[in-house]
Order: sequence, then C-alpha cells, then structure tokens
Amino acid sequence: MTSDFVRFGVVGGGAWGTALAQLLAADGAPVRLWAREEEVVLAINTQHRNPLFLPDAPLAPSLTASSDLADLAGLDALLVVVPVPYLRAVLEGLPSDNSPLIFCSKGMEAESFAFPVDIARDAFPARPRAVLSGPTFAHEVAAGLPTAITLAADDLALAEALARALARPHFRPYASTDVIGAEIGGAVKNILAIACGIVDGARLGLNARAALISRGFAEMTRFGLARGAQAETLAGLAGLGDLVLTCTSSNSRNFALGQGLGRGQSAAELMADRRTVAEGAFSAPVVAAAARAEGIDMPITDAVAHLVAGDASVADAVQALLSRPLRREGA
Ligand SMILES: NC(=O)C1=CN([C@@H]2O[C@H](COP(=O)(O)OP(=O)(O)OC[C@H]3O[C@@H](n4cnc5c(N)ncnc54)[C@H](OP(=O)(O)O)[C@@H]3O)[C@@H](O)[C@H]2O)C=CC1
Ligand SMILES: O=C(CO)COP(=O)(O)O
Repeated sequence: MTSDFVRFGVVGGGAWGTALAQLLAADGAPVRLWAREEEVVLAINTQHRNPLFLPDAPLAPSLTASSDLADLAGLDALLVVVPVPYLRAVLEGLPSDNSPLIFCSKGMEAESFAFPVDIARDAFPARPRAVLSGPTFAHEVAAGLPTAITLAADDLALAEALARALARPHFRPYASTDVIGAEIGGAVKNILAIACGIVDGARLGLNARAALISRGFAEMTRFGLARGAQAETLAGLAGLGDLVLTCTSSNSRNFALGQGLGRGQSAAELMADRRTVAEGAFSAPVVAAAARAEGIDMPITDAVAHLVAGDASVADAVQALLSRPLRREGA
C-alpha cells in the first residue's frame, strides 16, 4: 500500500530527533533534519554522525541537516523533537504548510500549562497534529533494536496512516486517539524517573523504588484522568511502559539527574554546562503547580519539584512522603 507520508522532516537535532531521522533514513529514504547548532549540521552532512548528542550512531547519507527552518518546507510530515521549553519559539519559525506535525517531546510548558499539541494549536490552528511517545531510548532506536511506541491523533485514520508510514521491521507504532493521555504519560514519567534516580542515588533500596513506580503511576493516572486521558493509554506504552524503562536505567538522563540529587549534589550543579536535557527538571514545577491549581494530589511530583528547586533535602522529602496519613490503596 502506498503512503501519503513519504518525505519526512525532523525538527531538532538532539539524541531523539537524530535517532528518529536515522530510523527513517536507514533504508536510503531522504530525510531532512533541522538543528540549531551549525556544529551538529556540519557533522551530520560531512561525517554522517552527531557527535554532540548521539555520538555512537553512524547515520545514513540520505539524512541531511540544515540550520534553516525554511528547508523543511513542502515535506509530507514533520517530527517535532524540540525540548518543550524551547518549542513555542521554534514553531514560530516553521514554514506554514498543512502537513501533519508529530510531537515527540515529553513535557509541559511553564505558565500556560500547555502540552506540545496545545502549543502548536496556537501557532498552526488548522494543521493536523499527532503525538509519538513511549519507552524509546534514542541510542537503541538508532541501533535498530526492537521498540514499540504509541502514535496518537484525534483522527484515528491519521494515527493509523502515520503509524504505517513510520513503522519499520524493528519499530512498531500502535495507533491511538488519546492525544492527551500520550502527552501526560511522557511528561509525568520523566518526573518520576528523577524520583527513582534519587532513591537509587540515596541508596534507599529496591522496595522504595517499586513503591515509587506504583504510587507514581497512581499520580500519573489521577492527573491524566482529571484531564480527560484514557486509563488504557496511561497503562500502555506511553505511560507505564515508559515509566518502567526510565525508572530502572541510568541510561535515562532524568534518572541520572535524580541519582546525582540522591547523592547530595544540587540540581544547579548537575545541570550546569550540560547540553542534554532532563525534561523532568523543567516539568516537575509545572506539573506540580498545575496539579495544585486543579486540586489533584501529586506528592511525589511535588517532592521532585522541591528537590530540583533546592528548597528541600532528600531526607526531608522522604520523611514528608512517609509521614502522609495512611489511606486506602485505590483512593
Ligand atoms: N533521548 C531520548 O532517548 C528521548 C528523548 N525524548 C524527548 O525528546 C525531547 C528532545 O530530547 P533529546 O533529543 O534527547 O535532546 P538532547 O538532550 O539530546 O539534546 C538537547 C536538545 O535541545 C536543544 N536545545 C537546547 N537549547 C535550545 C534552544 N534554546 N532552542 C531550541 N533547541 C534547544 C538542542 O539543540 P541545540 O543543539 O541546537 O542546542 C538539542 O537538540 C525531550 O522532550 C525528551 O524528553 C523522547 C524520547 C526519547
Ligand atoms: O524518554 C525517554 C525514553 O523513553 C528518554 O528518557 P530520558 O530523557 O530520561 O533519557
């Protein structure tokens, strides 16, 4: 069956944007990637590598890069992989086509409390929008290891068509219409990965980690259901699947950030000079504030927000979580 989506562009030259571009270019298909930094553009075009963000992956020659957003005009679909704090500004520079935008970043914008699809609605009200989210370490996707992911769009036919166009023998997108569920799963799991990293760094044990994963999932579910997400999405690849991946591996930048916090380093120290993002550090105060405003109980998210801000110690945060009133599990 022929696809309407053949010529893809990727907005963002970090690890995930580069891995997705490589996934699509590996069979020789032309893929255009926009990166902000000339150093990344030059390395991709001349060495077929991205030494800054995905150093170990050889890239296909059919993947070409540019630092000019105008070079993404006229393509069939764009994967948008810019960390959420920078997303609005980048979207403003995109050529105004009608091709679908597929959002692959996992976070919530400060002040607006908007997820990527809402941010795009402001910039491109009529453009079709989708979300791609799940347990997907970039280096594994670039290496062709088996991966499954959720692809959500309001319009099921669009979600299915995009899923078919992005599928590869080792990469299986599952179509969904639960856009908000996919976005909330990805944003909240990043925060919970920081919490699990803290538990690991502070040597609080594996029981504590398992408790955090399941009570964290309860928080994700409360927040998600309150905002209209479906329980199956949160229990699927974009929620629980990604939560398990990033709460159990120091390959996760969020988990690794938490490990440093758990060992007693400050967030400012851990984030100084780093080029890679741990989106959970941006999202924790935002999701915590949104939950507070909406009366949703999210104590783990709140604790991570305080630890990232540096206004609580790990010992204080653990004590606060353990001294909460006992309650019925499903409540
Ligand atoms: N890495 C992974 O395995 C996965 C990541 N994600 C999500 O994808 C998103 C992107 O992460 P990832 O690709 O890993 O990023 P990286 O940490 O690898 O790289 C950081 C990215 O942020 C960009 N950036 C930094 N400052 C700015 C700015 N002011 N304006 C625009 N862009 C800027 C960098 O571009 P520049 O070089 O121009 O500074 C670079 O592309 C995040 O939301 C993440 O949660 C989702 C699934 C998997
Ligand atoms: O989202 C990811 C894998 O699904 C990557 O997680 P980190 O951003 O924590 O590395």
